[in-house]
Amino acid sequence: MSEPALRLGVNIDHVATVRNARGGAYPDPLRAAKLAQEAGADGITAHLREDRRHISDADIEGLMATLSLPLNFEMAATDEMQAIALRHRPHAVCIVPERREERTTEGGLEVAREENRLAHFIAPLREAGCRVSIFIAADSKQIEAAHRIGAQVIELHTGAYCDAHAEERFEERDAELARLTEMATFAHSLGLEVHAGHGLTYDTVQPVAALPEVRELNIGHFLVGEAIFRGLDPAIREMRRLMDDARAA
Ligand SMILES: CC(=O)[C@@H](O)[C@H](O)COP(=O)(O)O
Ligand SMILES: NCC(=O)COP(=O)(O)O
Repeated sequence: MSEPALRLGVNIDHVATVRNARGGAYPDPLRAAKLAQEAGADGITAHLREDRRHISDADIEGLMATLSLPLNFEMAATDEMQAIALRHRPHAVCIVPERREERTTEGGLEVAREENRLAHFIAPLREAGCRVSIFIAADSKQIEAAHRIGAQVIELHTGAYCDAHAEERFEERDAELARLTEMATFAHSLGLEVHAGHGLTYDTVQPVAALPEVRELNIGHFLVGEAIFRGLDPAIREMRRLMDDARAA
């Protein structure tokens, strides 16, 4: 079967957030991952935060043992996380910035200022066969740096675009979209595979899905929220439909 032009990676972090609110085992992120696969996801994304506020080490082990979809393992650039990634060797490792006190991943990784360290950090991950992705803002300096350190993929942070839409700052939203558009083209011209994600919803997904250079969208928080109202399977299928329609238009 040929690969879809635009892949959907379903992020299951916030299934774990709900589970962790009470401890115990319910709802199970692995069950969500299996359901996502049946609903048309092309991959699963999970972020093992240093503070383990949602996904746990056991979740990653379970995903690696049972999942037949590729796992996009999001992690900070720390020795602990590198060791975990090298033990599991997921399909992709996405390096993200982390600040302990943040509510969510608020910005992209500062690659340009940490080029040397990050080049050494990702080398063993690449050697282990993981595709290395860097989660960054739509900024040419960061994209060039990601390219120089040897990343194969960049994921553009769509949070600013989504926040501007949600807060009805439409001029700013359009400017953010223009930036994402220009930087997706730029990254592609360097030979990087382009992904995008963070904060995407049914209202914001289509303009990003329509960008021809974007090969994968990673979407989680909105889908888990929407699942409360319509169920996870229909919530994912609707996202898939919107993405496919935007791509076909
Ligand atoms: C890097 C990223 O964007 C994801 O990990 C996602 O936002 C879900 O996790 P958080 O809500 O913990 O940031
Ligand atoms: N890397 C972004 C991601 O995996 C999903 O982000 P969100 O949809 O949970 O905000």
